[in-house]
Amino acid sequence: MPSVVPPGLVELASFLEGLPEPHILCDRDYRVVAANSAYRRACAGGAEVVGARCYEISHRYARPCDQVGETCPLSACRQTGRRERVVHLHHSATGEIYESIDVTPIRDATGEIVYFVERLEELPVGRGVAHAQGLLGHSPAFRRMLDLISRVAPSDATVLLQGESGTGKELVAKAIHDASRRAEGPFVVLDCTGLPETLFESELFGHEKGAFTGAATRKTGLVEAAAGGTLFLDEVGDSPPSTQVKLLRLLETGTFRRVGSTELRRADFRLVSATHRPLRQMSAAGEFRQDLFFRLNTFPICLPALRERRQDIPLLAQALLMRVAPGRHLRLSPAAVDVLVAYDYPGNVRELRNLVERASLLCDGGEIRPEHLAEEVRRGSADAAPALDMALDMAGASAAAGPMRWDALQAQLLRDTVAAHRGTRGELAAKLGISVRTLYRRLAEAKIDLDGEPKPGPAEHPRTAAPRRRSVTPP
Ligand SMILES: Nc1ncnc2c1ncn2[C@@H]1O[C@H](COP(=O)(O)OP(=O)(O)OP(=O)(O)O)[C@@H](O)[C@H]1O
Repeated sequence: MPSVVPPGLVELASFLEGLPEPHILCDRDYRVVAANSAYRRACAGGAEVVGARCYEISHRYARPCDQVGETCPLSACRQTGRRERVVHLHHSATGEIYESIDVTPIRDATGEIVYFVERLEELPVGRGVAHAQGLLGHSPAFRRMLDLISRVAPSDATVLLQGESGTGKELVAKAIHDASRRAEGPFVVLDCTGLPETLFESELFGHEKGAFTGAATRKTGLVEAAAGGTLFLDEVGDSPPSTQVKLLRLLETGTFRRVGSTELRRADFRLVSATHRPLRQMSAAGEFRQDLFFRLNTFPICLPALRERRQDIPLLAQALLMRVAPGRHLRLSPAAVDVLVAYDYPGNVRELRNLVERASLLCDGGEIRPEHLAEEVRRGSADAAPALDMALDMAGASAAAGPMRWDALQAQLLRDTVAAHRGTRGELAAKLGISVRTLYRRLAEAKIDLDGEPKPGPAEHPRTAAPRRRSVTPP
């Protein structure tokens, strides 16, 4: 720990130095006043960080995270006075990684918060763009999901993944397995769609030779194959009632018998199941066994649809392009990105992946342009034209008669929309059909603060403007 640590903090800094995880101590102005060697190694390649701002080190931003569309645990902690936890994508010595950040306030004798201890923990479930197969995203909805995954993965709890087709349920199930203590064991998948009772039973539990007509040899079932690992039941909502009983018995007793055998065997797997169906409503309506639903639903995780996290589309599209056309160094033109962001994706990430793959095959040069994208996507994006742009178009028509300048009119419309909005920044961006980053850019261009008022001038301290952000709560 360097000697510049303020005298009253030497003991605390020495305590942090002894901790194996990266820790820093920051003042109220985001300035690092002490950092342990684990932090310097992980975040700065061993270099000194005291005196720098935390957001400069981990994000390379020039301003605090919450002023550039990210959640900032430090300012959240300052507001609530409690320990705060968020998941961020950080720059590290080994590239972009997802990290969980815990910020704990430190108070002086009068009870005022004077410092913050920030602890970083790398999440094994997500990687930045460079990672070949991992989950991709950085929107608040995606990070909330990542946080749930990282919390449940180390336990043996049963997980139920719910989300539309193509939202990445199997990828998440694999991420949970990879981050669990069973990672060295097998990851076994059974798709429950259209499996009749007899087949389901022999697939899951295996069978003895001669157990039924056609059982020429003994077969090991998937429950045995998953021993020491994870069993992933995909589309569990599609399993017929007769198989639901068998599944429930397996989960309640932890034992099973191969078909044609009397020997009781002990199962050793962690169950992750997934469905695109509304299982809770189905069980309330008697269409799915309620007792099984409660068993499966120990730790539910909802996967957001892609249209609920539009700000991830540019990142996902570019990364998927690298995955489907490796070595071609293709990039997306800004106009193609706009088309992709505006589309609604009933098939979610799978559809986006197919779209960019098709575009890569149609593209001869190095840049994918709108004409390389499928007709329905271009049409869809026109249908789903950002609300703001539509409003601007309408206003443009009526303004044609008047003397108001076009950019002033845009700024006025944006200001009115922001002032009328009651919700999060993410919701506002989604309402306008743009990403949170674009929202911030447009606000900055039009010199609008988040409550719809013009930004304070340079003489006014930014903190004086903060309490006026009532109408837009952080996502
Ligand atoms: N967050 C993500 N980052 C990167 N790729 C993703 C992400 N989510 C989904 N994908 C990709 O989208 C495709 C569909 O994912 P997956 O099969 O896991 O979806 P699913 O929800 O299980 O679909 P279904 O319900 O139809 O089985 C895969 O190619 C997967 O790699």
